[in-house]
Amino acid sequence: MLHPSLVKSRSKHRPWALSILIHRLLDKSNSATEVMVLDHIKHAIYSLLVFMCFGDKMDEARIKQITDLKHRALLATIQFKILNIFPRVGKIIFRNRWKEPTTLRKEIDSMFIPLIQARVKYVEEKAKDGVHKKEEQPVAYVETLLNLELPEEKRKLTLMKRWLVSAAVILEGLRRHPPSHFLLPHRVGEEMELSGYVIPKNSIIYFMVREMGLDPKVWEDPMEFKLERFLNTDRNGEPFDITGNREIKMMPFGAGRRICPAYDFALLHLEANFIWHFEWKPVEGDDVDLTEELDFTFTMKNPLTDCLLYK
Ligand code: HEM
Repeated sequence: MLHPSLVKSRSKHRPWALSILIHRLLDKSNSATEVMVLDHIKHAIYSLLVFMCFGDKMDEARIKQITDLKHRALLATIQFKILNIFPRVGKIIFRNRWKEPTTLRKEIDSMFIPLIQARVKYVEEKAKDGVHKKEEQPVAYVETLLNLELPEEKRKLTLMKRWLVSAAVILEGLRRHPPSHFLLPHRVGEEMELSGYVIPKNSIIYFMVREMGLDPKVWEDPMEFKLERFLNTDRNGEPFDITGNREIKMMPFGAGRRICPAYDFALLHLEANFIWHFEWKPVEGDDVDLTEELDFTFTMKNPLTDCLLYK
């Protein structure tokens, strides 16, 4: 609940209302009701994301369950790092620790798969009856994934494959044409040796993001646009790890503790905008030119404006 003084202030549009609130939160001797601003913001963001993904407004308890689960999953990517060391042997040595990510994975599946299935049912019923008994809902992100078709096999995807293709398109684009060819400059904290070279303390390092994505020692036919690179899961059944926690093959968002804090949001946004809203078709007689040009980031020299059809 918001404190009455804040509600009053907000209704009069007084901009200093938030600073008063923060002041009160910090001043423990003050008797004002404490408001956990972060919790409210987190709840609002998750409500929005869940609505975008599944098209349905969910009650507060369900949103909280999803928030908690996602939070645990995010923390787990750090906690379970040790399991990436010699995974085959590690599966035997850390047998008990392996149970945790497996259980978490099951919890995630049992949370999200029913939501996906509910959406499938909603879409099917709507197609059959014209309108649905439930309140009309906007197109959800899940639907755009369900509608994808493997071009060569001419078949719709299974739940797992649908999700992978949409990830694969974006990842291959980021490998071939990362918006930033370098990370932000990083300073070396301690003198160190790397591949026989001494890197003095305080050196400024530039990571060559573009070259990493095109390295023929790492990528077969690096100049080719191939979704297959990202369609398969690794030997642990995991999809490609863009954070570089398990292995660094490319780093369009950086890696480690200075990784782009919005990488997850950016990927979701890219998928939603590119796959959800637009149908990509080349215009007859107009060759798609992939030449890059430096703007704020690297962009297409000749943008695709004419090739876009709004869905
Ligand atoms: C495709 C989209 C994006 C790409 C490829 C990208 C890539 C990057 C890269 C390469 C870095 C530097 C990492 C490093 O030097 O180690 C970075 C940092 C950062 N990005 Fe992004 N980014 C994207 C979208 C966004 C968005 C949408 C936001 C904000 C909403 C954002 C916020 C930031 C911030 C605040 C940092 C600085 C982090 C720090 O210095 O600790 N990025 N991003």
